[in-house]
Formats: sequence, structure tokens, C-alpha cells
Amino acid sequence: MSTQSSPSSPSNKPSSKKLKPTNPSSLAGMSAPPSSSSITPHSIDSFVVSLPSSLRLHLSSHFTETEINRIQECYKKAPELDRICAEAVLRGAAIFNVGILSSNGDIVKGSEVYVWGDVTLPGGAGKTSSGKSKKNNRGCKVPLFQGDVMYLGVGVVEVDKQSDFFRLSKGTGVTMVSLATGKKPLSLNSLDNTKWFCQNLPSLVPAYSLSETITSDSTVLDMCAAPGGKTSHISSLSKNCFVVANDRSKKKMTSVSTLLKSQGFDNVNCISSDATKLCDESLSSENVHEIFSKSPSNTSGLHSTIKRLPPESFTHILLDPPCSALGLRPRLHIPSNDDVKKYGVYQKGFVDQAVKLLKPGGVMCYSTCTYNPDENEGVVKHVLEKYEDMELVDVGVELGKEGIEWEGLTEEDRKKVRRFDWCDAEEREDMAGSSIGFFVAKFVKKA
Ligand SMILES: C[S@@+](CC[C@H](N)C(=O)[O-])C[C@H]1O[C@@H](n2cnc3c(N)ncnc32)[C@H](O)[C@@H]1O
Repeated sequence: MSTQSSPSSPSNKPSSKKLKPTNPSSLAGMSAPPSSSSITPHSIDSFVVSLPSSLRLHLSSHFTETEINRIQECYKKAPELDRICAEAVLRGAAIFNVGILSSNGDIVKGSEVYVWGDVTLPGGAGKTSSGKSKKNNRGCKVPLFQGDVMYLGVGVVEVDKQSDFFRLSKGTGVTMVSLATGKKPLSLNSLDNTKWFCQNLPSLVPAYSLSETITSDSTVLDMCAAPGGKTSHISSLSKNCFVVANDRSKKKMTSVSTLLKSQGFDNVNCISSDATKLCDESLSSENVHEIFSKSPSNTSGLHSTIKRLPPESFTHILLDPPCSALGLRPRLHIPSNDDVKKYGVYQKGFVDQAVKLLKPGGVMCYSTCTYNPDENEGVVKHVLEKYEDMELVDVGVELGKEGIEWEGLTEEDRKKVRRFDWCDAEEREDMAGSSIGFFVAKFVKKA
């Protein structure tokens, strides 16, 4: 037998040592019951084929007969998405046909479907029961609900028939109407991206901070630019300066060039090169404007003959290199520790090039979308130890928090960087902290 006493009774108050809330809102959350419960059938196949009468009876006290049939019908029609598509859907994206790996049932335009995400592999494509990559077998009949799948929510079919999911390489296959997370999907698909660019709040900090000292005479390099979010932000804040945007992927850079032109930023010069080899110290420090005017852009909008650039060419550099992206949310796959460890080393190669390409007196902003300190504070420490002429300066934006203690980074230096860490309960209380995990540091090369 159990007794229940009033929670407000002082004698029953839990001792503060035993239950110490990290913040008031988490205690409020702990004292409320969950807003939903789940039941899991032991075999989903039998659930789809025939709803057991006991369950039907139970559901009938909550739903009408029509609603129960609809639930069952929805399970019968179930597209399964690759992981990257599934993550985008949880952020409110529509489902493009190319993201659909498989589907069962009688799919017709306008029908409601239950959408599932395959969360097996980093690249997104799970494996079929025969062990083959599903991505390569897109559209083939694979048993649903096998391996690691996750229920995403209810959608409405936009194509005429099921085979169109796999036949069409473009277009929307399913539009989500409700998400399993309970959040209303915020779809930004119809936003005109010639006028808007959808970015998380912390991602705005690097370009904002860098642009503080950009003038029309500045030469700005965005070393890893695709898909172009930060390049377009720099350009919108400082339209008249000379900008070079680079990404190793030619395909991605062609899209960036098209996007920037559509946004009216004609001052951006696009190249596609490996940023870890971008600086060629044998080239004389020629005026960077001249280098670009001598080799005009091709039909894809790229200055394709320019692969390397002379040292000390830029007054401002934005370095947003590839990272472990642990801060991106939602993430349905967490990379292994070994994979994560490699990034801190890889990023130092980008930083070394940035330092060479920066003019004395120039400014460099370094950012990542991860909270892994090896890729953040560790890289800052690397720059300060290796380059006497590089000085860490305040990012100058009142968002996020100071850096963490790592590899002996001093308290003074930790205060200069900005860290956004949504794993930190306190951080989650403010809008920037509850966004994605992110990190920004700013350096000046002494003149
Ligand atoms: C974090 S993303 C950049 C995001 C971009 N700054 C933005 O705000 O839209 C990293 C980019 O680095 C590119 N990348 C990866 N390795 C590279 C390399 N060796 N040289 C240049 N770019 C590289 C990837 O193609 C990817 O587009």
C-alpha cells in the first residue's frame, strides 16, 4: 500500500541535497506527466494486416471506427526515407522523391501515409535484409520496419502513384502534415531563397563578426563556402567589397554561384579548390583583383582555372571547415569516437592555409557546428601556439557562452570565443543556446 502526502507539506519537502534542480524549468517538467504514451505491437506486420480485437476494443473508447481504420490504413502505406531526408523532415522540410528509399501499399495522390526514417547508416542509406545498400536499391521491394527505423509522422502523398517516388528525380513526394515529435512542421520550402536564406541563429555570428571591419576596399575569402549561407550573409552586410567563395565540390560551388547571382551579389567570385592546398607560396603577392580579372568565370559561374592563390591576399577570411557536425539537430546517427577524433587534426590543415592567405592586419573568423572541444578550443590553442603573429580577439557578439577549459586555453582567451552548446541545460533556456551546437573564434594577424 502506498500513501501520498501533499507535496506542499514542509515535512515532506525533499532535502535540497537529494533533489537539486539544475534550473526551475527542469523541475517543473519533472513534476508533470508525459503528454503521450505509446504502445508497441510485438509484430507490426500482424498489426498492419489485422488489428487484434482486444486492441480494437481498447482504441474504440478513444477513437471512432473510422479513425481506427484510418490509423490502420496509414500503417499499410508507409514510405521509408533515407537518414538525411528524415533529419530534414524533422526540421520541417517536405519530402523530395530522391529521399524516399522504399514504400509499400497502395499509394495514390492525396492519400495519408505514415512516414518512417531509416537511421542505420551515416550516409543515410540503410541496408536491405540481403545486406545491400538500400540507396542503391532505391524503389525495390524491401520489407518495412526492419533494422533501425524511426517513425516520423503523417504525410500526404503528392505523386500520382507509388512508382513515381522512384521514377521522378525531382519534386515533392510527400508533404508532412504532422510530426511524431508533436511539433508543428515549420516548412520554409516556399520561401523565396533569392531574398531569404534559412540559417540557425549561431550560424549568423561569424559573418556578422567578420563584417565589422569590412570596407569596400577589403578582400574577403570564404574558404569552405557551400551551400553559401555565410557568403550570402557577408555579401548582404558589405555589398561592395571583393569576395572570393571557395568549396572543394565543383557541383556545390556551381549552385552557390547561381544562388548568389539570383540574390544580386555580383561581387562574389566563385572558385572550386581544395582549401587545404589553396595557398601557393611560390606565387608573388599579385593584386588578387587582377588574378580574377585575368581569368574570367565560365558558364557555371566558376573561375575554373584558379586553383591556388598567393599568400597574404586577403584582409578577411571566414573559415567554416567540414566538422563532426555534432551540434546539428536533429541527428539520427552519431559518428564513432574515432571518426570524431579525426576532425580536430583535419581542421588544423585548413587553419594553416588561412593564416598564410591572410594579410598582416587581417581578420580571420573560425567556426564549426560541433561542440567537440578538439575542433574548437583545441584548434584555437593550435593557432596561438604555432603562430606568434596571430592574436585571439573578442568575437564581439553577446550570444552563446565562453569557451571551456581545454588544452590549457586561458580564462582570458576562453572569454573571447563563443560556444553554443545545447547539451548544457542552462544554455537551452535562451534562444541561441537552444538552437544548434556551434563555435566561433576570431583572430587578427599582427601587422
Ligand atoms: C560546414 S560546410 C560549410 C558551410 C558554409 N560555410 C555555409 O555557411 O553555407 C563545409 C564545406 O566544406 C567543404 N569542404 C570539405 N572539404 C573541403 C576542402 N578540402 N576544401 C574546400 N572545401 C571543403 C564541404 O563541401 C562543405 O560544403
